[in-house]
Amino acid sequence: MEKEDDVSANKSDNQNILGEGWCLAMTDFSLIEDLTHLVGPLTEETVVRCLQAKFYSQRFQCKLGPVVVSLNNNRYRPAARCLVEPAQPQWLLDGLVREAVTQHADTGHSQAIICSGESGSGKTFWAMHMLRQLFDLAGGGSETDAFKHLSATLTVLRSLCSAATVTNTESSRVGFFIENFITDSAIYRTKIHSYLLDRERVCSVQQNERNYHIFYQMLAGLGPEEKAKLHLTGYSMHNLSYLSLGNTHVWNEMEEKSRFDAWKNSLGILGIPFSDVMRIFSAILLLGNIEFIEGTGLELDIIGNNEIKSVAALLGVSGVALYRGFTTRTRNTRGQLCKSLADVYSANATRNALAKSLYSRTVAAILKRANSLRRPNINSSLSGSTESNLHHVDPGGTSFSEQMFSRSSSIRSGYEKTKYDGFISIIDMFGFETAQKNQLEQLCVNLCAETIQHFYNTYIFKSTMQALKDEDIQTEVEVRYLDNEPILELLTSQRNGILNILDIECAQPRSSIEVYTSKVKAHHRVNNYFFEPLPKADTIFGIRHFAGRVVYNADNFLQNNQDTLPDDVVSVFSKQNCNFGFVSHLFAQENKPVAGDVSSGPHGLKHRILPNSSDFKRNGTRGTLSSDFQTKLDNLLKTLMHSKPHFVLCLKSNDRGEMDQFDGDVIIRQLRSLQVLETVHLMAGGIPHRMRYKSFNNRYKIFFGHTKPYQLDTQQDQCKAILNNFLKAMDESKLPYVSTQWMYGKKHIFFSEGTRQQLEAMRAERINKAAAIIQAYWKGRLCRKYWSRYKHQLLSDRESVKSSKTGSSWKSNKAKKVAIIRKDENLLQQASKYYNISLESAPSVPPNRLYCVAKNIRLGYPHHRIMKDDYPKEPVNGKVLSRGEEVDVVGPSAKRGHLIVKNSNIVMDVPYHLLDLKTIPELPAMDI
Ligand SMILES: Nc1ncnc2c1ncn2[C@@H]1O[C@H](COP(=O)(O)OP(=O)(O)OP(=O)(O)O)[C@@H](O)[C@H]1O
Repeated sequence: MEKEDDVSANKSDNQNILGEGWCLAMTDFSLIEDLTHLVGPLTEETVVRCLQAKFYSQRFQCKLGPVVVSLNNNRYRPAARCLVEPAQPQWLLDGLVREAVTQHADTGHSQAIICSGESGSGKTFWAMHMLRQLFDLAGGGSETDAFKHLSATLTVLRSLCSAATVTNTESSRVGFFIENFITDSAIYRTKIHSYLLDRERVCSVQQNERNYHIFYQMLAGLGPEEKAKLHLTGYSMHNLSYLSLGNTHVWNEMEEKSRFDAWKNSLGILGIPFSDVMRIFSAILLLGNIEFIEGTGLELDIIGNNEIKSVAALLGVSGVALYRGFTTRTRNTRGQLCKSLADVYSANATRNALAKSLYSRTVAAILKRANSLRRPNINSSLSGSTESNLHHVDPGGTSFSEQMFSRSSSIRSGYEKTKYDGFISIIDMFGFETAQKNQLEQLCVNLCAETIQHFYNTYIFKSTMQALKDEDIQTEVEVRYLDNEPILELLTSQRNGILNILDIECAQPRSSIEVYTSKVKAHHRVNNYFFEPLPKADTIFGIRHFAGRVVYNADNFLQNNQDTLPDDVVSVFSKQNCNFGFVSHLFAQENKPVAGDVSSGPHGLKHRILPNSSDFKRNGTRGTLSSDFQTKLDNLLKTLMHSKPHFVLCLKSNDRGEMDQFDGDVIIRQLRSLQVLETVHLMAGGIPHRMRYKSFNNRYKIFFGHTKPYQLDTQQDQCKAILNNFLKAMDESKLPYVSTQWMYGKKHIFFSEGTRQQLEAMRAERINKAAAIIQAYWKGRLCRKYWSRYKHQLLSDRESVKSSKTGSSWKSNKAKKVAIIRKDENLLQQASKYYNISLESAPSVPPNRLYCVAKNIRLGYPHHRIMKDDYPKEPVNGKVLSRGEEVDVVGPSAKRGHLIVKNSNIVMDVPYHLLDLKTIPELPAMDI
């Protein structure tokens, strides 16, 4: 944790950088809620200053029209906990979630909340926050079983799928698309789709990075007996090869242990046997300590004999069978199976492949289990774990879809519309990153970041500009943004995209990485977004991504893309050979007996480390890691395209992950890559929004006023009438003035961000007013309806009070009330104790007050007053108190509304309204 002094020192450094007038600017800027409201020239510097001012005044979010920009202050807090712990209200993000729920309810369109930003910018953190909000609004809150189930799932996944990287100690190594199915404005099911678990990390961690959190948590959290059962006694992260390669600096052990306990509890909530999962993970850790080396004879020798025995015992197979699985290769040559011995490289590669496969299949099985606990009652035919076919709404209009799919080279077919449209999804995908050694996984991660950015660019800029052009509308502000489509082409083009060449090379029987990289370089040497870093090396190339340059090392590209697990090792885990059900289940598909073939051994096939459901349908042809990932991304895009997107742009405040440090250069870099300034320009001065006339008229029909829509010929006329009335209403409204601008197109009405904000604000105002009127009318109606009954009751109550307190009806009423009260014994006991009243006897009558109050003055007795009139009219004992006479008031009378007056030895009760006060100062008085 940072000390406050450091923070203030940093602040003052920044003050110096910004120069004079900083304090003034700070206060002004920090109060700006929307970057489109910035005054003066809209420059990068203004935006950075504004964000900085907001950052130091603890306001970490601001709007950018409909987009939310969020700053990460890096106060360490594992993201999964946001779901468990009550979240601090974040009104902008909470508003965004509310907006998504309302829009879904209003229009029936599916909604997608997309978090984008670099690795470490807080995407997962805010995604979890918004998920919780969504459940508070539409899921029955955090006490529901559904929420607890989801929270348990995410706690389990957090440990399994996050790891420390150079940029983020809590980096998600898998992308999540969290789909919340909604019906009648309520979530009835949540499904989590995962994208590309970085499986390479399981067996090769880079220096300064760490393996998946769960391994460290296990070592900290397991007791000595549990460790003994799992064959882990004496092992630590320093002597387990899969962990010792990376950063072995011991973290907070107590924290690791408590996260492990939480993880274990969550696994229990999902009904997944803890011991089974631990057996697999222990086996993975021990696999790393097995090494095959050249033997003296024909067979390979092993370093780590004990470990291979332990692994075999943990996985429920025989040690010999496991050894054979690693060191034998079966080939199928024209129907003939022939066996050979594997070389050292291949045996060690198979060991790693098994570790990766066990890990990724276990995670997939846990996710499948978590998702299957609640089945949808809709006819959803999601194929595999990630594809959604809920695409029938197209809020952006066809041009947007066409533009997204103009990159048709990478888009696969198979999209069908369904009638169902109800979900609100939260998307927390990979952020742009660069590691010390960038491999295929990093390329896929950056491809994902490029795709999400391309979606943003297309939705915010490209489709709007195209629509304006199509409808012949000229605008004053033309925004230039950086289109990253050429980078996507470079990576995914089906003609000669880098990943496509890789797939072709992987399909060759004799391929080599040198051939692959030489082909890539030959095709793309002249591409602006491709470069060869110096000093040149065969297997190294670089790409200028939208967020920065990344140098890739292609050494393992072929092997990792092939994603192969030989069936010699897979068949070891067939039901016949393996007595550990969980593991044999993980390989059940591959070990299914083939029709007509009774032998249970290997068939010379190459399986996938983590198969895709379509792999089993393809009959022989296998997908690759990158082609699977592209297919999943395409399917995600299809789903997004048919949803209404809401964007959260996440910015990290510095590259070091330090708390409360604002680094202007880092912010500028992110503003550029996320096209923030361009968005500010568009939102502040352009016409970024469009709606079809019919949808517009439908949404804003509240402004029709007295105009009758059916009297107007076309939808455009109706729209004009609405906007005329809106203009008039704006003049009368008390809302702050906002400049508005709109243009009529052929099919769409185009309008500025100011117009959108004003239309929405006034629509909300009118709806609230209308709701108040309806409520008032309804309450009035209810009162009128029941008035005769109430009146009767009130009158009878009044009568019963008037009649003597000893009267029988009052007594019976009182008895009834007491009987009702007595029914609630507890309440009675509590109340009597509180007021110190005996339940057995009647309470004592309070004594008469020894003062009276007149004109806000407390007056004691006796005091003097003046008669206002003669009293009584008829003399009593020959005496009448005359008007203007001064009398002594000696106390309150027992007669209601009277005071006791004494004058010349006559005492009588006089109504107090006949007694006027003498001058007050003479009287003994005090303020009350
Ligand atoms: N608003 C915030 N307040 C406090 N801490 C935050 C906030 N946002 C993020 N963090 C912390 O910053 C770190 C990085 O956040 P997070 O993991 O959400 O980033 P990310 O963008 O999802 O990164 P990646 O793409 O690598 O998964 C985490 O430790 C998280 O707890």
